[in-house]
Amino acid sequence: MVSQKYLDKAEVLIEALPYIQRFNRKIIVVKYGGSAMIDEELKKDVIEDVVLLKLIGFKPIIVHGGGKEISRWVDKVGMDTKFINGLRVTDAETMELAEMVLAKVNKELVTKIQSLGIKAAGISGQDGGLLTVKKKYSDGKDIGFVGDVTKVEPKILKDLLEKDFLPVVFPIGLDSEGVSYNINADEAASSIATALKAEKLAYLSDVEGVRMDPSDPESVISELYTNEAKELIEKGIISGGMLPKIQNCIDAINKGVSRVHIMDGRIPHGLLLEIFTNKGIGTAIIKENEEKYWNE
Ligand SMILES: Nc1ncnc2c1ncn2[C@@H]1O[C@H](COP(=O)(O)OP(=O)(O)O)[C@@H](O)[C@H]1O
Ligand SMILES: CC(=O)N[C@@H](CCC(=O)OP(=O)(O)O)C(=O)O
Repeated sequence: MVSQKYLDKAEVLIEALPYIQRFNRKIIVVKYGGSAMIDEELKKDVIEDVVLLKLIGFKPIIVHGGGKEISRWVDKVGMDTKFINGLRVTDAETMELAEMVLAKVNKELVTKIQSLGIKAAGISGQDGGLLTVKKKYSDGKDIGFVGDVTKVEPKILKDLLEKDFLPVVFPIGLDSEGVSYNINADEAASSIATALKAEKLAYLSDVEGVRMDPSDPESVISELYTNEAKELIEKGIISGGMLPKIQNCIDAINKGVSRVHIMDGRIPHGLLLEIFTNKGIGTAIIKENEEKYWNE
């Protein structure tokens, strides 16, 4: 007699079948940031999840941040960290540090992915002209070498996917003069997902999703129309690091990415739960003309 434990396992695999069919050969952009980048156990989980997605025939692309790690180094060398509207004020010295830290994080990720037996390639937005930027101002304020993505040249990513590599991208881009700029990783992920017409864009964050009450974890909204998200911004309910995230979610949805989710990167194997369950976890940002399934 086969034990129930094994039958349950078979059941789980069969339940995954429609999702495997839906995402087969489809591009899934995963924005990797927050605690899931710091905690070694969570890091391992995320990497295993993405490797699994790759091995069953999806085309994942990781776009990662490293904001906390950059801040740690900025602090270590005795400089000050300053954010305006969720964006790092980036002077020349900070830019140099950001570039070094993100490149280091990138290669560590590539090494870890490859230790699980698949090929990964780490690149920045500078490689192959992937991300062209112009200097960004925040509410008219000069915030230094912070770039606004103006053009995406996705050929390098398409080539890597075609050759079966898992691309791992860090958010530095070049302006038309060849000067390097720091890009918010949420914006880099959204621009890339849009240019590649990704089937899904999933943001791994340090919060359960978008909260109706920023101080109440129980107030997470399962589905949020883009116009409702704009209202929450106007009312000041969405602020800080959530601000660029939501603005980029709205942008990606409006420009044709099918599904955009903000989810809790602190949940072990949360990415698999998000992709292989109907309801998913966290907050789905949806088009105004789509029907909501889960909210009352
Ligand atoms: N309405 C809201 N719902 C959830 N988080 C919010 C909201 N408003 C502001 N935030 C803040 O945004 C943060 C998420 O952004 P951030 O820390 O930049 O994420 P990441 O590092 O994953 O990119 C949350 O931890 C929270 O402090
Ligand atoms: C302009 C800007 O703010 N750039 C970000 C890039 C890294 C990032 O976005 O990292 P997380 O996703 O981990 O926050 C920064 O310097 O922190």
